[in-house]
Amino acid sequence: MLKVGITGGIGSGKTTVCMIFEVLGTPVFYADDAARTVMNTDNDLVKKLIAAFGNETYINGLLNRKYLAGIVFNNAAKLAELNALVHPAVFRAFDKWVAAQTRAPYVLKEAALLFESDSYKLCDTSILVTAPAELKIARVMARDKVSAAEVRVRMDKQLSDEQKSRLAGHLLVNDETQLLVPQVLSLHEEFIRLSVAAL
Ligand SMILES: CC(C)(COP(=O)(O)OP(=O)(O)OC[C@H]1O[C@@H](n2cnc3c(N)ncnc32)[C@H](O)[C@@H]1O)[C@@H](O)C(=O)NCCC(=O)NCCS
Ligand SMILES: Nc1ncnc2c1ncn2[C@@H]1O[C@H](COP(=O)(O)OP(=O)(O)OP(=O)(O)O)[C@@H](O)[C@H]1O
Repeated sequence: MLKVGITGGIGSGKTTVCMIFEVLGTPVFYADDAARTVMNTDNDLVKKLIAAFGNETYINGLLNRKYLAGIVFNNAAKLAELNALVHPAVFRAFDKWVAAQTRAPYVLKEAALLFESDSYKLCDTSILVTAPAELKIARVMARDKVSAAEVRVRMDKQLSDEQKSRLAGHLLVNDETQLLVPQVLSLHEEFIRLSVAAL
């Protein structure tokens, strides 16, 4: 089973691109969603998060996202501590998910931190979705109703497109000057070719 990582900075359009791959029948694992799930259901992880960040981390048994974001996106050490707790649980969830994907020629792992968390090393190749920083900021401001400063705080916690492009196997330009579908179709064909060659 060919495993393809897909990443890009906040607002680059990873989720949008993955929706096109899903129309083509490709199973997609969304790491952000998996992180949300394990942080609300993995009891061992819940205990560790409360021990690390305090009882306010959960309200009525649900993750207090705003509270946790306020801590970790303003403190590198706290962000590293959160990642060290959450990422292994997301890796385990991905392994379990992949084992259940028996029919697809390849699968996608959508992860904002594919390179930062080193999980690209567990994939056969990767796609980096790129867009100019200002466009990414404008997109997230419109989508999440947040300020440019709030987007930049998160953007600054991620590797730059330039750093990621050195590690990525494929680039997908999502700057609204190039159509997405032709780029996705070309990658889709490439991954099917790679998976058939591996038979
Ligand atoms: C801190 C949390 C609770 C804030 O939740 P919130 O709903 O405000 O943001 P959300 O999860 O939707 O993230 C929005 C964007 O922030 C960025 N982001 C999220 N986590 C991180 C991180 N650990 N480091 C850098 N950027 C991050 C991503 O671009 C993400 O798409 C949440 O981001 C979280 O649990 N992060 C740790 C888990 C993680 O690393 N998730 C990414 C898996 S690849
Ligand atoms: N090519 C495009 N044209 C117009 N809008 C776009 C395009 N690509 C993405 N968007 C919009 O920009 C916003 C961010 O896109 P998306 O959510 O796919 O990015 P993301 O990389 O998954 O972001 P995050 O890291 O925050 O999850 C969304 O509202 C999406 O609809």
